[in-house]
Amino acid sequence: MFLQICLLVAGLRYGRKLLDRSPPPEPPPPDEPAPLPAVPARPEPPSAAADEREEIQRQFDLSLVCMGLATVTNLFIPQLRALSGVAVLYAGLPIMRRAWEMIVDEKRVGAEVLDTAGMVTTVATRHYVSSSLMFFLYAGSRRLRLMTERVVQDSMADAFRRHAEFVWVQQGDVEARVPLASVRVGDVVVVDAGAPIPVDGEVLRGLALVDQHALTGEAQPLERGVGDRVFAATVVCSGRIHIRVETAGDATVAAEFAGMLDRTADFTSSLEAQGQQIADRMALPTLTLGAAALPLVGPQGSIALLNSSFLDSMRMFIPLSMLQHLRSAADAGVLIRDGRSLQSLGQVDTIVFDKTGTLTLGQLRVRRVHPCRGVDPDELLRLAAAAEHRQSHPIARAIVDEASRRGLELPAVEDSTVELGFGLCVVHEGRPIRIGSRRFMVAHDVDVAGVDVDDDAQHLRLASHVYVALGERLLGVLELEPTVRPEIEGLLKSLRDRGFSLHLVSGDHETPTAALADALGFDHYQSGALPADKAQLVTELQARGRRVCFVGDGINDCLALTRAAVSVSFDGASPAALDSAQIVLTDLAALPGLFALADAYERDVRRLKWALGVPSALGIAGVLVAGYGVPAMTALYSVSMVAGLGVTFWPHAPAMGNTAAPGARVPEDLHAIELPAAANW
Ligand SMILES: Nc1ncnc2c1ncn2[C@@H]1O[C@H](COP(=O)(O)OP(=O)(O)OP(=O)(O)O)[C@@H](O)[C@H]1O
Ligand SMILES: [Zn+2]
Repeated sequence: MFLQICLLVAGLRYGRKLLDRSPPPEPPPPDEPAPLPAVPARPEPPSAAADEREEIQRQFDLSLVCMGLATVTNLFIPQLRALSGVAVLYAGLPIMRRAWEMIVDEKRVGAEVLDTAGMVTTVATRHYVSSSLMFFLYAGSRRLRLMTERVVQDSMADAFRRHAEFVWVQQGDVEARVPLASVRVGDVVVVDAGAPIPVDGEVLRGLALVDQHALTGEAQPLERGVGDRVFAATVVCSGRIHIRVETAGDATVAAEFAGMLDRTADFTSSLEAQGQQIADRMALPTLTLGAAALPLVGPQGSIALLNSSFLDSMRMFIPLSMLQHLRSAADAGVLIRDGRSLQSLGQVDTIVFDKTGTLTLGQLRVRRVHPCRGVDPDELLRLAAAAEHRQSHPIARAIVDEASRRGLELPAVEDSTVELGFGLCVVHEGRPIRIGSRRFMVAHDVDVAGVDVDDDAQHLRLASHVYVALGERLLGVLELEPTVRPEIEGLLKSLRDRGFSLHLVSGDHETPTAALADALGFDHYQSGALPADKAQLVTELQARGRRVCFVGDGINDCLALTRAAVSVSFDGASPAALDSAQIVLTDLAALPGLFALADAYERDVRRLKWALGVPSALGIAGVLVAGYGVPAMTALYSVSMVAGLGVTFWPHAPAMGNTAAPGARVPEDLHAIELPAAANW
């Protein structure tokens, strides 16, 4: 007797300690840097998530106590068996409270009402081990979700680092390219026309037209000069500015990463809500079944039926499964900024590809220089390269490379202005040099009437032509030869086999665009598309009920990327496109893998329904025809949980594979990028 009292007191004290426990202070994991200073612009994360984590942990601790009590009392002190029943009821108080709210305030019967009925009747009929075990499995699977979130978060941090951004920083007389995260308050960042502004700060030198539509929705670019403030996530359309950094680069990186986790956490909660709906829908029928079957199967059978709704566990398993798939993606180096896009991928039926830099390698080659009469070809290239120096457009890179291959010295130029989708203009010795498309020339009264560089030879039809003019005089035309990405044909074939409708859209001229569309077997193409036209194409397709995924690399793709249901970019794309895309791949070849992953998620959700539904149905049938009681139902519940965990965690053949090039690793210095501990998960 004395022993029993001691146990009772000890049990209660331990239980009390668990309840009184203040939220466990979260020690930063040893290998993780301390959290970064909060970023003022970012709203505080909702504390609901933290409360929920605490509640899940508390419930799990209590479920362990229940299991312990049930085991010990059953084996050694059967007189005290009721203790574990009391503990279960105590631990289940929040569920009962929620059930009460549902009935009294919301006037409906949801999952918690059924949970309460099952729990109370099971304890009342002295099935202490069963009730403890069921509660333990329920609380344990919720706890597992918390643990999985942590693991996924680490994988996402790695993927995030892999796609780290670089910026130009003024160091003495030179400009150096450094990771954004290493930028400190007070550093001077240099941003050229066509590049996104990576930090918040004040303009020290230069004048620029800044497109702020991502931030303010303002369509017209604004002029920003010395003394003005500029903000991250806006784009320099023309000019070149030196910015004194006011918000450290690591804070910007931290804010983006935290935002990414927030969105994913929000999303998994919405998935939980989806599972909750399934559970809610099952509640009333199950209660009715339990009550109606009472005369037929007796109280034992009826209580077993009250506990037969295993599909309730979808609440835990759907988010868990999504997290597992997000983790597969992250482990393959794929950065998914918002978990929602993995689900949207499953509904995509149309993929729109950009041409230059996406279907073709970012590296074009200058194949021929066609100077106008009296112009030296090297001089033409020299001026063009001087203008393109520091542009990230594939055309620009090709021209600069060719100039450096020929060992040409580049003259100084000023005042670059990028006209998206047309070309750019710089000033050289007081006169404008324009370089861009034929219509760019026409728009500035350059005479191109006599020039006809289009050629019908198949290999030439793919070539793009760029016009160069000094003032209103055409200097010549550069012929750029693209290399179609070697993996593109296989990739398009596998996408076509999956039934996607494939579109090609490009800002380039008709001939090369049509030739490539033809060579690669696209059904639809559009050439000469300005950035707004690309976005318009996406809008039109979506208005026709299509679910569109846009794949692009350029600053001219940003609008379309933000408009599409799913947007994909990849390493090597322009920083602005990388900023806009929801998903960033290490390699475009991983695109089919991404769809496979989305399919795998949907398949797992279907499998989960079977894994939980079949034992549930067996249990109900067993009660009705074979006289099953609560213990048999508990055993089947355990089976369903194991099956659910199996579906979720069984290592499938990896849908994504590892898309990083063999031996490719995250460079060491990128590991130095500090990410915040995700306190809001
Ligand atoms: N930096 C640049 N230098 C020279 N010409 C340019 C530049 N940017 C754009 N152009 C001209 O404007 C046209 C459209 O450019 P845009 O960037 O919209 O599309 P693109 O790169 O040719 O093709 P895609 O849309 O397939 O990527 C180009 O074909 C080129 O003629
Ligand atoms: Zn492009």
